[in-house]
Amino acid sequence: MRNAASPWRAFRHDRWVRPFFARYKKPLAGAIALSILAYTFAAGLMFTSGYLISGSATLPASVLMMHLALIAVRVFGLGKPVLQYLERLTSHDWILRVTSSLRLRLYQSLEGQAGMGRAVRRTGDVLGLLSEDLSHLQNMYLRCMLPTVAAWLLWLIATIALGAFSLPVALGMFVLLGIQTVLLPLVAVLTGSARRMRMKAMKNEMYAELTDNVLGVADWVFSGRSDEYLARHLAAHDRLRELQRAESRASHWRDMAGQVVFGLVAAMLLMWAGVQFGGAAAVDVSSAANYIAAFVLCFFPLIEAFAPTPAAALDAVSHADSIMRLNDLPEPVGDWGDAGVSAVPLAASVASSAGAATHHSKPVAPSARPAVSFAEPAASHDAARIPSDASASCAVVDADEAAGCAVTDAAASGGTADIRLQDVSFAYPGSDRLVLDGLDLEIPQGQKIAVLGRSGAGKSTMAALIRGDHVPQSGRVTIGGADASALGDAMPRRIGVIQQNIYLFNDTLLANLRVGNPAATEEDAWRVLDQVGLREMVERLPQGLNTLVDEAGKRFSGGERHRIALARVLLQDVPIVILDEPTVGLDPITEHALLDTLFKALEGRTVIMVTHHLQGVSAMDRVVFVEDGRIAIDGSPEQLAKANSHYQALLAFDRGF
Ligand SMILES: Nc1ncnc2c1ncn2[C@@H]1O[C@H](COP(=O)(O)OP(=O)(O)OP(=O)(O)O)[C@@H](O)[C@H]1O
Repeated sequence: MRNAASPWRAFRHDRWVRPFFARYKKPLAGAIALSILAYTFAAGLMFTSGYLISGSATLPASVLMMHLALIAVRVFGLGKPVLQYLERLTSHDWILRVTSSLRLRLYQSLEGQAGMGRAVRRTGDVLGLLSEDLSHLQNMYLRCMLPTVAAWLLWLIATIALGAFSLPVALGMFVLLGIQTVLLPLVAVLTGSARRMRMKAMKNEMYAELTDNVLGVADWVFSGRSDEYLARHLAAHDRLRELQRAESRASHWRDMAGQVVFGLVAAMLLMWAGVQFGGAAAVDVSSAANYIAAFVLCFFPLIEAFAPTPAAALDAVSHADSIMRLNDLPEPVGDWGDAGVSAVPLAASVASSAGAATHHSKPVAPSARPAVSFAEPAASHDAARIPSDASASCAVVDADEAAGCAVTDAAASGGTADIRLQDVSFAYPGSDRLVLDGLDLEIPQGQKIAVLGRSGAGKSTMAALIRGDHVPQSGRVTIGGADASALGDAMPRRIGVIQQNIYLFNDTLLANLRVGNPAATEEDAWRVLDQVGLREMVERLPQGLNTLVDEAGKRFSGGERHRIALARVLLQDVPIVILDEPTVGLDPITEHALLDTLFKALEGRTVIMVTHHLQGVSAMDRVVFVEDGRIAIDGSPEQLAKANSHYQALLAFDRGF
């Protein structure tokens, strides 16, 4: 668990939220000014109402004597809600923009860790980031900053205003309100921040544990330990509730201390106004006495401004921790900053951010396009269309990127998608162990190659390097002469991947097929479904292509999901396809049928199949073994079957001898 974060330290090093405060200086200042004005109108309303009530009670000779007070009541009465509405509008408008941009930024940061390089964050962590950090950050402004700044300014204004009538009373109010706006917040932070941080850490742990256990629920049940899990979860829940109870007890004490302060201020005002405007002190007793109620009543609306300051200070500590957690994330992919904080309308901001990610990707950047185009396929077809030729792909790239695009696509449009790994060495960040150590491999365009090796030998790592998800520490990985890691968003037009675990989104089957190519028509979809042998199955579905795929595609069998993934890749229309253990978990007959379909459908393309066993390998042009970070064995399946004892032994194992 992180130590209680200091808001000051968090803000000083913040790269996430601070830029928005700088960018939105004017709306921020405007919202604070509107808030002060709204409170002033509320106080003015009570002041004039107090005067009017007292004045009316003395039965003036004519109602015209109350004329000015009546007008003031109307002005303040109408002005207060209008100002409050404007303040809410201004503050919520920009904070919702900020939250939306922050979500986009979080997605882009996580995107940089995805791909074949494997995500490094757990689902629960991401859930925690989204729900505990991002969503609550909007409260940092709405519940911490705005109320605190407004309360301090009002404290100053009220003191100065009262000082015009009586210095000692103004001083008394300054001290009393100082207890509420400075002392109590300080006490709240000193006594409550450790507890608040513990609560937050516990919630995040519970998110992580819950998602972990939901994903692994079957294993808990099969091992007969579901009760144990439930008991553990309930115990954690009870500990959290205990902390929540302690927090609410502390909050009650703070509220009570605040009420005492407000009571003292009101009593002091009453006594002072009584002496000042009532009795013998007043020159004109009948009209001066009207100010007693006016002065006392006008303080009450201000309580609303001062009351939240202790809680706001405590909340600021949690928000500081959120800011630090967000700042611990890797830099997001793409130049999100301008798109994220620009004052353009929200939809345009999202669209331009997606565009920005497309244009400014860094080496380890898979495209941001699928997430956006998946949600809105029709709107993004043109921008996201996967061009059939390389020159068209540059049409969507802006001037800044034109040069880079020209380089990468020139290499690719040379008609070759040859892959070359030259003396490649790679170690994962934070590890000294070289997973690949001086590996050399050339894969000519159109070749079908099986990559074998022991578990952990580095097969998937090699595939990730080819896809440009990692950059080698030394050596080069090129596709058609261009560095794989520099292809960035052009990569999805070069390489398609079919992974072990196929993920299907909770959308229609058609939308799932279009993930790699939002511009694909229904005819295209039927054509590829035909190729992968799924046409009949889809025709039997209640709404055909528009049938909703249940969560994670559970309505489809493993083999069907793999065929859907193959159909996606066929729609993506790429020259190179990586199959990362594509038949794991399938029975031998389904596996055989799937591989048969795969090879037929991928005829003419480069196929790199990372696999553990030899099923389907005989259909490949070439087999390589990765061992000790290099290619240890290399040859055609026929050659190896004849001459390589290791391969022969594997064949024998595979056949069950
Ligand atoms: N993200 C990562 N961070 C650190 N180490 C990693 C990471 N991914 C893989 N490794 C390590 O790199 C080595 C090679 O892993 P890789 O997944 O490439 O092997 P593999 O041959 O594909 O294994 P398998 O057949 O079991 O999938 C392993 O020792 C693994 O623990």
